Amino acid sequence: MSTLSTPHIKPDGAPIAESILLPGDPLRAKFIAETYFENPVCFNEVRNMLGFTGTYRGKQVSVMGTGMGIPSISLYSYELIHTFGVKQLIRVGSCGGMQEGIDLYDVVIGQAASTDSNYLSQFGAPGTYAPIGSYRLLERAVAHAREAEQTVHVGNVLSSDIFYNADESALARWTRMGILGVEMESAGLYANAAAAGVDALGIFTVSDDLVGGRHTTPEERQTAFTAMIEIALATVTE
Ligand SMILES: O=P(O)(O)O[C@H]1O[C@H](CO)[C@@H](O)[C@H]1O
Ligand SMILES: O=c1cc[nH]c(=O)[nH]1
Repeated sequence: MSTLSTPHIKPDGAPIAESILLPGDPLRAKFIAETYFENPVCFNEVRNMLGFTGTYRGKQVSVMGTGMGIPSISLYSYELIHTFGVKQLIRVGSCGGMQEGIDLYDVVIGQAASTDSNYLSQFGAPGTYAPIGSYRLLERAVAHAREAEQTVHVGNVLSSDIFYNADESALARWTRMGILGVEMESAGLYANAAAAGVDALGIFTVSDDLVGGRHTTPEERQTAFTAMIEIALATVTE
């Protein structure tokens, strides 16, 4: 039995798979494990950041909450990669749609993740590093979305440190640059994965239409994102 643990993940011998889904909300992680996994076991309860491992279509897979924001997903993804050997990480999150023609419940895939965060500066690239998703995972995810006849938008997302922005014109300037949607984690995940040489991707369900001013409810955010979850599970277990 493995006794590996970190300050934030204490599996007490429960397995963690090489492939993991990462929702922001730990209750979404519980929902995914209970709805889709065969024989799920809980591998983390530290700070209630629930993590589970089970099988999906015969392959071992894990799911764990990450909390909100780049600092939170970055520490969990770092520990998952560097201590527990995780090699494929797919964030399954909600996002705000930022372009005309992007509807509530559409799926957005983050080909790249722009950011207003300072997280990337630690890597010391002598210029502006562009965090991108794994092409290997992206290609598979797009194919699974098309197979499911799910409306999918692929492109640049914004991983913002700021949910309530004092500068009300900030999002409009990102929209002008073609950003499809705003969320709060993927740039940190992509940079950690790139630095470690592993695969990461962000797949999102549009929970807020920031162009038309329409929103989903908290209950829907927790459970109604099944198309995104099924695309992510098919992608990591292919
Ligand atoms: O639904 P999750 O995965 O938490 O993602 C989005 O929702 C949270 C903000 O409400 C941020 O974490 C943002 O990235
Ligand atoms: O970060 C987020 C996530 C969902 N909806 C938003 O408007 N922002």
